Amino acid sequence: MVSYEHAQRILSALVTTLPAPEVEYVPIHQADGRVLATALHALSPRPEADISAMDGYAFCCADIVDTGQARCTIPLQDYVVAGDQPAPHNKGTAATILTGARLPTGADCIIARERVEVHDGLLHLALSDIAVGKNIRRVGEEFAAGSTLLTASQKLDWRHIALLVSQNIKQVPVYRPCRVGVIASGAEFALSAPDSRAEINTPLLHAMLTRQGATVTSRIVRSDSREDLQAAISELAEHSDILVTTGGISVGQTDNVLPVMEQLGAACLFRRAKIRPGKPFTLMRLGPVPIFCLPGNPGATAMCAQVFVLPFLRSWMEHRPTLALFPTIQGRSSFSFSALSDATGFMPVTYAQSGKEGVFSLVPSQGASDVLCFSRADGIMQVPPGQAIEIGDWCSATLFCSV
Ligand SMILES: Nc1nc2c(c(=O)[nH]1)N[C@H]1C(S)=C(S)[C@@H](COP(=O)(O)OP(=O)(O)OC[C@H]3O[C@@H](n4cnc5c(N)ncnc54)[C@H](O)[C@@H]3O)O[C@H]1N2
Ligand code: MOO
Repeated sequence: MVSYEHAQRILSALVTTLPAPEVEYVPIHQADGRVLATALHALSPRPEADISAMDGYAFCCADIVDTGQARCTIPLQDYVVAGDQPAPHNKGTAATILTGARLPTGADCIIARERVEVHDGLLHLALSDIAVGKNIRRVGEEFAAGSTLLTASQKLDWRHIALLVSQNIKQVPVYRPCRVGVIASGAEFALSAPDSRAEINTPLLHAMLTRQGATVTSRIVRSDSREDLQAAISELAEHSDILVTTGGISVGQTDNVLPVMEQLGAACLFRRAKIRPGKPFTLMRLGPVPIFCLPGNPGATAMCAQVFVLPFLRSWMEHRPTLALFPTIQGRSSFSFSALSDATGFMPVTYAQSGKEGVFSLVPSQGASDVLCFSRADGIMQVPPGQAIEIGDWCSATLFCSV
């Protein structure tokens, strides 16, 4: 039986032994949620030229003759819109220019339309409004050609897609998704069972793991037959990078996962963890395939998947050298709680802002077989063995939205 930290170390070491995910190219509009396999650099500066930031009039400050008057006039000549390749600035004149248009070479100031008057083809403006560089987005001021846009292992979303599209990048190199095989076992899921039950864990894991970017194949072994379980494990292990089983890992007469794994020649990396819920969680390896043997109670399945499977999956999918834990958030506890002396406690909690501080609260019904609690929770609070939390204490939790 291993501590939570020891289990993490074993998983961290295990992830380094796995082959790197293969690289494939996908069109940019299919890149949301995929993990970038190489760094990408800017092909051109942004803005790509000096660009107008306003609808207005472009001219060259040096063309304006100071007559000692507060206002001056310039004849209007050209007209430039975004998408034009304008002719060079015509000395002594101003060009009407729209936002986003390329600045004519030689012009160095743009004055906003609402700050001037135009009569009979002449622009009337205040001398005090004139300044070199005004209302111009200079070439490369956002980033220069060759700048690093994104680094490898970045999980892509709309923010990164916008950046890449701005560079006309149409295809991106990404890691292939992790293939996860999920097997739930139990006689109670057969419709023909005298006391048939809903099978919760495969839909739960399917939703959780696909959201993380994996492709999931599920099997439900609707009996406690060792042969059926062995067939399902052998079949999925062939086509999966990671296997997750649920149920049948405790010490009941029909808890077949461990004997079947041993029969198949799987190595046991640890048997049971000092955590609540989820104590029976066992880690195995069949050839190159890590197998997470999760307890069947749906609450324990969900907790172990959040705490162990997701960080492991993330490490593999983002090709990181250690277990990639999710960020935690600090807040005050609105309840008291004592973890067992020999087990790390994990609790679903809500998180709400109260003034300048975040506050964690308990959700109803915290049992290992319970699922209501997760539907009410915002994240998972972790409490080290033997630690007592009092009302008002600072605590930390991982929010589901950051996972
Ligand atoms: N004598 C002992 N009994 C138990 C121990 C122990 O240490 N000694 N550990 C308990 C703990 S902790 C847990 S957690 C459970 C886990 O047992 P299993 O992994 O063997 O799970 P099962 O017995 O197959 O099922 C337990 C429970 O969960 C329900 N279940 C299972 N799979 C699903 C599913 N896919 N969808 C919905 N519900 C599921 C199942 O119907 C049972 O009610 O063992 C304790 N016992
Ligand atoms: O550890 Mo079990 O998951 O508490 O009921």
